[in-house]
Amino acid sequence: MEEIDHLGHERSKIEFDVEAMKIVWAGSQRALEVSDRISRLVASDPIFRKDDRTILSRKELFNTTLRKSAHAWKRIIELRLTEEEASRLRFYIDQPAFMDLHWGMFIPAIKGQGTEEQQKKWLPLAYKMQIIGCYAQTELGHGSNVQGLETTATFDPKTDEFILHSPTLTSSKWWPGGLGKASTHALIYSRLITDGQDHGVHGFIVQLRSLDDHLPLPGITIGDIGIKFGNGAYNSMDNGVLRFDHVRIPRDQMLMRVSQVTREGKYLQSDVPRQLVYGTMVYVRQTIVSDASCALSRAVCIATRYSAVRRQFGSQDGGPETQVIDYKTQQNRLFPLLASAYAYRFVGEWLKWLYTDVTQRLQANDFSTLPEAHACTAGLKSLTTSATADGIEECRKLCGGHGYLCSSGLPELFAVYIPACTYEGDNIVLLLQVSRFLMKTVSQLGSGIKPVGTTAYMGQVEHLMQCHCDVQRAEDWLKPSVILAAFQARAARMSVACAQNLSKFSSQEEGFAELSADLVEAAVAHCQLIVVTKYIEKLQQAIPGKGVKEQLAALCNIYALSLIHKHQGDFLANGCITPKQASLVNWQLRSLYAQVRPNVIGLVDAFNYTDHYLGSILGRYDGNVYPKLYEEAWKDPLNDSVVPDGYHEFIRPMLKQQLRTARL
Ligand SMILES: CCCCCCCC/C=C\CCCCC/C=C/C(=O)SCCNC(=O)CCNC(=O)[C@H](O)C(C)(C)COP(=O)(O)OP(=O)(O)OC[C@H]1O[C@@H](n2cnc3c(N)ncnc32)[C@H](O)[C@@H]1OP(=O)(O)O
Ligand SMILES: Cc1cc2nc3c(=O)[nH]c(=O)nc-3n(C[C@H](O)[C@H](O)[C@H](O)COP(=O)(O)OP(=O)(O)OC[C@H]3O[C@@H](n4cnc5c(N)ncnc54)[C@H](O)[C@@H]3O)c2cc1C
Repeated sequence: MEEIDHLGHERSKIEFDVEAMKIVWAGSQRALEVSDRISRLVASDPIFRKDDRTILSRKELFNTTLRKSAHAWKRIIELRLTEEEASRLRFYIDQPAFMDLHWGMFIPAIKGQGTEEQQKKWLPLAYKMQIIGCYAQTELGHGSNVQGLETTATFDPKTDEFILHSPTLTSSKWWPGGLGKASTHALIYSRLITDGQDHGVHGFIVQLRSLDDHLPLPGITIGDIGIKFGNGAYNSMDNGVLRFDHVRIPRDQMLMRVSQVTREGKYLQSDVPRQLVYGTMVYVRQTIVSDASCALSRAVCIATRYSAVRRQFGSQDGGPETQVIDYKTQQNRLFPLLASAYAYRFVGEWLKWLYTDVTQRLQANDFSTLPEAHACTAGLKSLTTSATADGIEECRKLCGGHGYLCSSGLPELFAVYIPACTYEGDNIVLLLQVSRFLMKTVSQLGSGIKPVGTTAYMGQVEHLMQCHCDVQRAEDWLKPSVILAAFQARAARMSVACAQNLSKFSSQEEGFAELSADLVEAAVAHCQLIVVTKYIEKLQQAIPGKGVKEQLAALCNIYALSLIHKHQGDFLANGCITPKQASLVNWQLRSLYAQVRPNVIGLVDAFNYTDHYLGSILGRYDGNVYPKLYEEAWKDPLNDSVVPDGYHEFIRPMLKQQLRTARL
């Protein structure tokens, strides 16, 4: 049967080169080719099916994780996939798995914190999957406060070993992904004790399970922590609990790049800053920003396609009703999310560059940019994951009732995504780290230390504290210099206000505690400025393809102006803009929405997602929503029989009972 493109009319209106936009989204022609090939490979392999995931029991679901992971590994070997292709393969399989932690945290931690010798010993085993590793930092009693971890690693000079021990219930490792059932090894973060002295938290490679029969090694108690939020979703992951009862490991299994323990038990600190023990978190936070653009774009793609298919009200003379995407309220909710997806893509690209740069500097013993890398990764991780979690939920609502069906793909996407606001650092805790960095920057302004990088704007603080926005007509809001000036003035004024208020407290600590809500808002303003700045910088590059740059510029303006609208309290209260200028923002936004409206289907097609990856009937490429929704309903196990299983036991007696009562 010929396939009909129900969105064909929409596609015929697109004014820009979608293929060229696909390259911009993917990052390069080659990246697009890899993504395209691998996503199709996954979509065409029945082992990677996922349409039944929300109705599987936990055991069945975990079994599919094992089967998919083993099959993925087999395909990686058979097809001799590169590291990049293998990582794309895991991405498109789209099921949280122990493999994510093995490749995403265990290996990077050994690379970042292990000596050359340790890397030589452990990395080949890990690369060949001869061991499976996880990242075990968090404990039942402590997650955010890493310095408060309780697990101990006590050096025994007699045997040249560390003794790993969980002294209390709250010291039980709790949450690490892959720990519960799959991992053979873990990177354990624990307090290092030598000669009775506590040197704080360090990383240790510890074998947990036998490589022969997978049983826990002596002294180790280990299991899964239980079912998590939502059907399917993150329940494919075996987040685990682990306790040590005086477990011995050789001394050379402490990761010793940052500090060492000698054969005699002497503790030595190298020139490398202690914070490098936290380096894996910086790496992962950076990847989470790009992941946010993927999750948000996925939800936006579903909501946009469905909004073009769905019609309500407005039928004239028996003609079709209005497409819901043409309602201004729908556009006002949806288009800023579309713009955010692109904005996070570009800031994610930049953050990847920043991370690569800081890593190269660290290798050359230049630690000067580490604080900024920490602040940027922490802040942007927090900003983008919070907005993405909210955005996915908004997309569900944009799809009306059908968005609540699992077959829309949105409930599972939401459930799998929301822990991103918590893992790799609770979002508020991370914003407080950013505000510390900002307060330090402000306090150094008078001392001749010139702020650089993302805080360079603070160098013009005197100007930013008193400048006026010169918007007079709505179109003035389209000037990048005007947008940047408004965001810089807002961020600078909020930070300076916090710094001034902090100085009123007798101690910095008391001030930080009292003003933490304001500090978090100042950190958000700074992070939004980074996203806007990096988007504007992206637009200054050559971007080939008919109409591509124009669409990206329109989205950049939508991103920035919708933020000014949403946070107009900040902009007005700090005198960065006037009420009249705030209202001109709305005028300009409406005109931008009209400009992108004919192109929105093209803008989501540019994500190049397969129907398999989207996992949504509402977001199907061909827009053939209703017949497929109808078909899908009949697949529900409840519809296996016409009369439900419990009819004779429960429904029938009740009906008969009611009959008797009625006769009475
Ligand atoms: C539908 C299906 C779809 C499938 C999709 C698949 C989805 C799967 C995707 C991804 C999988 C993700 C898996 C998630 C795995 C999660 C793992 C984890 O969560 S691991 C645990 C993470 N834990 C944390 O993040 C803890 C947070 N806490 C901290 O980071 C720190 O403790 C702290 C909050 C920073 C506080 O630390 P400390 O008490 O030491 O701090 P301070 O005194 O404030 O700081 C001291 C100085 O150190 C600087 N600092 C702090 N951290 C860092 C750092 N990381 N790097 C550099 N410098 C740092 C800080 O700035 C201070 O500096 P100064 O002010 O003294 O100069
Ligand atoms: C799905 C998932 C996967 C995970 N995977 C791993 C893993 O692989 N490995 C691993 O080691 N860990 C993992 N974790 C643990 C995760 O890193 C922690 O849960 C996270 O760091 C938050 O710490 P917490 O749970 O202690 O939260 P808490 O710090 O207890 O937070 C509770 C509340 O207190 C607030 N709060 C805490 N401190 C402050 C403060 N100083 N000021 C103001 N408010 C504060 C927070 O904002 C939050 O609202 C995972 C967690 C989840 C949910």
